[in-house]
Amino acid sequence: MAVYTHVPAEDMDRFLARYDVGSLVSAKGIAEGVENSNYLLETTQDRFILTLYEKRVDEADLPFFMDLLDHLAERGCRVPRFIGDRQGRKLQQLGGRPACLIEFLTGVSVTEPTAAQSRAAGIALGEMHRAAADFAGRRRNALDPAGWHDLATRCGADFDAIAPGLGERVRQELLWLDAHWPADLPSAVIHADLFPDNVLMLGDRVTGLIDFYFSCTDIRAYDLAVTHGAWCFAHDGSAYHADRGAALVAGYDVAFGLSEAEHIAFPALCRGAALRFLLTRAYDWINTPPDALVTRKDPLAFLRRLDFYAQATLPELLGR
Ligand SMILES: Nc1ncnc2c1ncn2[C@@H]1O[C@H](COP(=O)(O)OP(=O)(O)O)[C@@H](O)[C@H]1O
Ligand SMILES: N[C@@H](CCOP(=O)(O)O)C(=O)O
Repeated sequence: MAVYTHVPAEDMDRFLARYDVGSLVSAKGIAEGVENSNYLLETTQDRFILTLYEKRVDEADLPFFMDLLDHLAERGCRVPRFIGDRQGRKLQQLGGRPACLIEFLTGVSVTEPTAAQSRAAGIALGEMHRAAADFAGRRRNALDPAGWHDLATRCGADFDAIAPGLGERVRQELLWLDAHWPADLPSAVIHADLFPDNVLMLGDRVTGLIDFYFSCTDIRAYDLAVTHGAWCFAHDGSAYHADRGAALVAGYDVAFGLSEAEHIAFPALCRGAALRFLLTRAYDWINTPPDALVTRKDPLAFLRRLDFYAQATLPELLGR
């Protein structure tokens, strides 16, 4: 579920009246997603997404996301722009929360990607990196190696309630990553969460990249590593699909490509990406009450990915 803040129809009507987008025909809460409240609005003119920002998105970061999406859309990427009201204001207040009206993109997210869909995702990621190359905005990644240490400390003894020995495994992995995390790779604005549920598709065609709320400035090839972990495994992390890995990287190579140094660092980047999602999921697992309306995501699905990456060869990961 992802409607934390309920907005009465009258308030939505008043909200939409500030814009030149027609009047409200229907409003439906969107179940998918975990961070914000999202509604699909239909007006007499078009469809829109209404997002109310809950605790995890900092209002101060919204101008960065707005500028980034404008920049990418101007360069031909299929990303949803924020819509301005008649005064040009994109950020509003609704239901006591910061709120934005956002372009609706068609498509659906796949749950078990094929190799062809993984290739399309790799191309879309490479095109996004190409388009972002001259974007001047910057945003620090709070979930960088220092952030992983901080999260691990906050999970503390509770790791072992998720799985016996998990705390020690995390500590060992942090030590390994501290020693092997690449220092000199090119940094750029990255999506940082390009899971299949953040890619809209029709068949094998990407129709939209959404949910840029983790986007930040960090190692560019790390974005491909995050995407690799998200697209190339069985959902629970129990099996690696080498065909998807090869297709994803081949797609990325078509649109952008990895340097020799990025190739060499790729296994470490994949380990870091797997640990990052293990840690945020473990933190949420520990801190979300079992009766909360949001479904907790399984941290162990990323422990299995981590175990795979810790012993995988470079050709297995890249398909060559
Ligand atoms: N611009 C958009 N166009 C079409 N559907 C969207 C758009 N933005 C969000 N959605 C839908 O809303 C769902 C939740 O959005 P998302 O940004 O992933 O939420 P959260 O940030 O809460 O995780 C998506 O899975 C998708 O179905
Ligand atoms: N992709 C992350 C969770 C973030 O959720 P999103 O709905 O904002 O993409 C994970 O799978 O752990």
